[in-house]
Amino acid sequence: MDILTHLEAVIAERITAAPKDSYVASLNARGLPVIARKLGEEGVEAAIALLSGSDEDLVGEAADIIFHLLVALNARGLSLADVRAELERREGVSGLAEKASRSE
Ligand SMILES: N=c1c2ncn([C@@H]3O[C@H](COP(=O)(O)OP(=O)(O)OP(=O)(O)O)[C@@H](O)[C@H]3O)c2ncn1[C@@H]1O[C@H](COP(=O)(O)O)[C@@H](O)[C@H]1O
Repeated sequence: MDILTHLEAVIAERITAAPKDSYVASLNARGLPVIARKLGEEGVEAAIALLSGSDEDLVGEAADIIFHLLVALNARGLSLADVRAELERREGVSGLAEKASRSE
């Protein structure tokens, strides 16, 4: 099992823990607005690391984004499988061609 699939399963399991014992459970207890805020903050921190942080900083922020994204997907009843299916649907379609098709 790859680490993303494993982490997704851990997140699904930790949601049932007591918020005082689990960061995942505490995020869920605080609700979608807090999960959304954390996701946004991690995105901004990753952008800052990209521009002015070390490689280690950027990798750390990327991990934070992925973790919080998995928490967000779970909170909406979605999964990595849904994201994988969307990426597979897009495979081989140039971003430039896709953009041009939207402006026609
Ligand atoms: N991968 C992660 C992971 N990445 C980041 N984080 C936490 O995400 C938080 C984000 O950092 P911040 O500094 O922005 O947060 P903060 O200001 O301390 O917290 P807030 O009060 O603002 O939410 C930190 O507390 C990190 O420890 C994670 N917490 C948990 N996991 C995984 O989730 C599993 C379950 O964790 P628990 O639910 O805590 O048992 C763990 O075993 C890990 O595998």
